[in-house]
This record gives sequence, structure tokens and C-alpha cells, in this order.
Amino acid sequence: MDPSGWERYCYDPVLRWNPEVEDYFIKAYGPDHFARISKALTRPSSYSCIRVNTVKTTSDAVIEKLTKILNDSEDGLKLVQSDGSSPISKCQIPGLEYVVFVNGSGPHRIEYESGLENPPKEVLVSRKCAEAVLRGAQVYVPGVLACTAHVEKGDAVAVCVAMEQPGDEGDWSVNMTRGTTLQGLPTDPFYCERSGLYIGMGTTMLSRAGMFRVPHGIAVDLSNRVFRLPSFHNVLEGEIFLQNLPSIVAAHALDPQKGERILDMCAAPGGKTTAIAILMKDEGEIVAADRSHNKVLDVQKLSAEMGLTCITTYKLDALKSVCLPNTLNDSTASVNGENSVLLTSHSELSPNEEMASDASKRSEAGKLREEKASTEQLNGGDNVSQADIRKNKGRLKNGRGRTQCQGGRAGKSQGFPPNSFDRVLLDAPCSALGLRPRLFAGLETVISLRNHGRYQRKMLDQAVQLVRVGGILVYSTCTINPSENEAVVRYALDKYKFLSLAPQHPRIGGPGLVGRWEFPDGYIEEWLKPGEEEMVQKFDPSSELDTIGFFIAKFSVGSKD
Ligand SMILES: C[S@@+](CC[C@H](N)C(=O)[O-])C[C@H]1O[C@@H](n2cnc3c(N)ncnc32)[C@H](O)[C@@H]1O
Repeated sequence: MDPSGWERYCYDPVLRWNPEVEDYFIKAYGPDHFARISKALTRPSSYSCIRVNTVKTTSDAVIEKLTKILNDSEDGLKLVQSDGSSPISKCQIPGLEYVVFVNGSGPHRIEYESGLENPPKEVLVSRKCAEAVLRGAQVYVPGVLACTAHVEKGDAVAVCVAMEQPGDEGDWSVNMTRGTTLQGLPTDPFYCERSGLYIGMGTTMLSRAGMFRVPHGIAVDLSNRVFRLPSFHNVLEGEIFLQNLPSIVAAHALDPQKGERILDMCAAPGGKTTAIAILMKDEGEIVAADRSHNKVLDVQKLSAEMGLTCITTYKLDALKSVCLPNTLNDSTASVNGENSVLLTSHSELSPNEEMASDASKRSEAGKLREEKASTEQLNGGDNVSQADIRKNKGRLKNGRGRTQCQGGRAGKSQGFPPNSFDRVLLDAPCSALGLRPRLFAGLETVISLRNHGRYQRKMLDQAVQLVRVGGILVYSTCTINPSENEAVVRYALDKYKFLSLAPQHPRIGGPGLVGRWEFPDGYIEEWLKPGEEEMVQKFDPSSELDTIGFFIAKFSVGSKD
């Protein structure tokens, strides 16, 4: 293939940001570091991280089973490392020996079998589809946007990505009608824009007509990928959980102890909840709450699959997690020693904060829509009717199962009394600007980023009240945005003098950002003070650990008087 062909048919994406956001991140990280972060975000981690359910099995047993599974699969052959060694290994970080890594590989240079003179047949997929494919998924029918004419089942095709393009008014869109025909010629829609956005070569499982006619199924079997990572979909269910390393570390930072009462305020789908339960050897009580009813069911399902019984799930808005004792209503007060079905004292949000809350809800809604597997409908509201309270009370009296895993219903909670938990995890909803691979980041503005921070501070206000004196609060996000990380920590430490940053074990992330930033509109954001930066963990996607971008702060709760 000629050199210009290589340039076109390769994978070398440039992450697009809102210009003001880019300026802000460049100030925060420095231009070179931010360029490295931006590049790292466009790639998947080079390994899959697997948390072993030590309540059911051991890492040695899992390694043995995975080795067999990989050896038996076609992918496995491709995963064997260049020196012939196994791609599967145990994590060497003390305390994390129950974590197993499976190395992938890439980026690989793919032979697209033809070049500019004789372009390959192509299938153009949505960005979300491409991001999933880069993580190891197949190309499914709903993700296909366009395809070359006369493609038949069994044809070899190059798969490329349709990226959002800037509009005249600072907006972004993919102006492409599903079913568009590609010629592989410069006259094609988005011909130039697709350059450097080829993610692999595969074999069509359907003809072009089939791809746009059938509702689901695999459209392309992508056998030759830019990144090769094994897909562990439905593998060793209940025995393993695919989880990013920083998320596992967040559960360790909480340092849960057997017999304690722990609240996970934004728990779904339950990755950290189940990690915490395993660290507690399934002894004690973990209250796992989430705003979304369907997502709470996911937590129940995961808990049941993993055989964990110490998890109680509730549908609860984290902004309304605290119920004050003077709002107790006899008819809904604690039943059987449970103190979760209570009338709630809700803090009113200012218009700005309503906006923040709405923005965050919208971004959550956006994320939800994008999750192909999810069938969830956003819940219309979190208000609890008297009928619901009566029903809930009845269920409790009749003796609810501890994990409520059966029956497909999530108990609604109206909040918990202050100081009622030993430890609280607030793994907050966030801009998710640390998740990898990410091919586009243009939608977040400095205002939306700040609004995420406001929403998180409101949640933290609730969390602080729920931890008992002497207890622990862990705050985490999966974003690189300082407004949602360091600025939230600054807010917490300045507002609540009884909070102090506590050391975390293990500490494998880097330091947080010290300083402040004045936005062009005059808004000043304060980050950490000197001496605080080593107390938090900031996982840098461009660092050697090769993780997602993630942030963890651990607070000790002193006397609240
Ligand atoms: C980052 S995810 C949590 C991931 C989870 N901790 C895990 O490890 O699997 C954030 C979660 O917050 C939930 N959420 C968003 N707003 C919420 C709110 N106001 N109250 C409770 N949960 C909320 C979302 O439904 C989402 O499941």
C-alpha cells in the first residue's frame, strides 16, 4: 500500500474538545501532559482487569479456567505475547493479589488489502459502537451507519468511525443518514474526516441490505483489530467481575471492616458495592442506593450472581439521602429495626443548582441512551407516594430478603438518619472524562463541567451528614476534570472543618493538582493546598499504570460539634 494509503487507513484519532475546556485542561496539566492524556484517552488500556470473587473462588482457579478458555478461543492465539508467555497474570500490588490481568495488544497496523487506487469496501459505524469495538466487542447492526454499495455476506470490509463534526454555531453533529452508500472515493460524505479512523478489518455477516433491515445481530465479524483485547462477556459469571483497577482501589480506600454498616450512595451497577462486600467477607451491612430503579435491579442481580448476602438495595436520590429525626412520621418510621423508610428532609436547590442537577441528569440520560445493553427508562421522578410507603412498609413487615434479589423490585428509601453509617462511599455521577477509549469530548463546556461539580458538592453535603464521628467518607469520580475532583475536595475541607484527608492503601495513583484557576468569566476555582496533593489518588490515563482517569479522596470524620 502506498504511504498516503497508510495515512488514511490507520488509527490515529485526535480527541476534539470544546476550546475553552481545552484551555482549562492545558492550564491544569500543562500542554504536553494534557496532549499525552488526550492521546491516551483515545486508546483502550492495554490489559483487561479482572476482580476475582474470593467468596466463591481463588485467583489461581480463575487463571487456570481463563487460560483454558483463551487457549480454546481464536482470540487466545492472538493474545499470546511476543515472547510466547501467557497473557494472564496476578496483580503484584500487595493486597490486590486477587486481581488478575489479561494483556491485550495494539495498536496494530492492519493490511486493508487495497489502497487509495483500489479502496477497500467499508462499513462506517457510530462513535459509541467504535468505542465498544476498541474494548473488544463485535460490530453490531444498530451501530452501522453507512456501507459501500454491493456488499454481500462474507465480504472483507474495513471498519471506520463516523465522528461528530463542528457545526456553524459551535454545535456538533454526525450529519449522516443511516443507510448512506459509500464509494470509498473523495466524493463520499465524510471522506476526509474518516482518515485515520480505521479500527479494523473483518468479514460481513450480512449483506448491505441486511445490515439496514434486521434490527439486531452481528454485522461484521472483526477478526483483524487495531487493538486486541479479549471479550469476557458471560465468562465465569459470578466468579469474576471486569473492573477498572482504580475502582478496585476505591473500595480498598474505604477500608471496610467486617460487621460494619456501609452506605454506597451511587451504587449501580454495583461494581464497587460487590468489591466492598468481598473485602468485608460478606459480613456486615452494605446499603447500596441509586436513583434509578432499573439500575438498582442491576445491583441486586450482580449481588445474587456473586452470592453476596450483606447487600441491601434501595432506590434513593443521593441528594435526598438524609432524613432528619424531627421529620419522623409514625406511620413510616423504622420497621424491624430498619431505619430506611422515613420521611425525608430535602434541601432546596437554588436555580443554579437545579440547572446543575438537570445538566447532570441530562448527561446521565445521555449516557444511558448510549448504553446499548441497557433497557432502562429514566424514572419520571423520585417522589414517594403514600401508597408506595404503605406497600414498602408491608414488604418490610413481611420480612424482606436481605439482598432483595428476587422479585425484580427495588425498595424505595426516603433517606437515613444522620451519623448512621460507619463508612460512606460517594462514587459520584460525573462527566466521565477519564473513561477509555473516548473518541470525542466536544460536548462538555466549562459551564457543564462546573455544574457537575456543583451537583457533586450537594451529594457530598448529604454524605458528610450520614457518616458517624470517627467514620470514613470516600469520594471518587472517573473524570480528569479538576472541577469535579480537587475543587470538590477543597469545598469539603473548607466547609466542614471536622473533615481531614486520610491516607489511602494501596496508594498507586499520582498526586492531585495544587493551585487555583480563574476562568475567563471571573469564576475562581480553588484546588488543593500544598501538602494535600499526596493525600489523594489521581489516576492518569497517560501514566505507566495505563488505567482510566480516576480520582479518589478519603476523608476522616472528626467531631462534628
Ligand atoms: C459512576 S456511576 C456509579 C458506579 C458504581 N459505583 C459502580 O462502581 O458500579 C454513578 C451512578 O450514580 C447514579 N446517580 C446519578 N444521580 C444520582 C442521584 N441523584 N442519586 C443517586 N444515584 C444517582 C447513576 O444512576 C449511576 O448509576
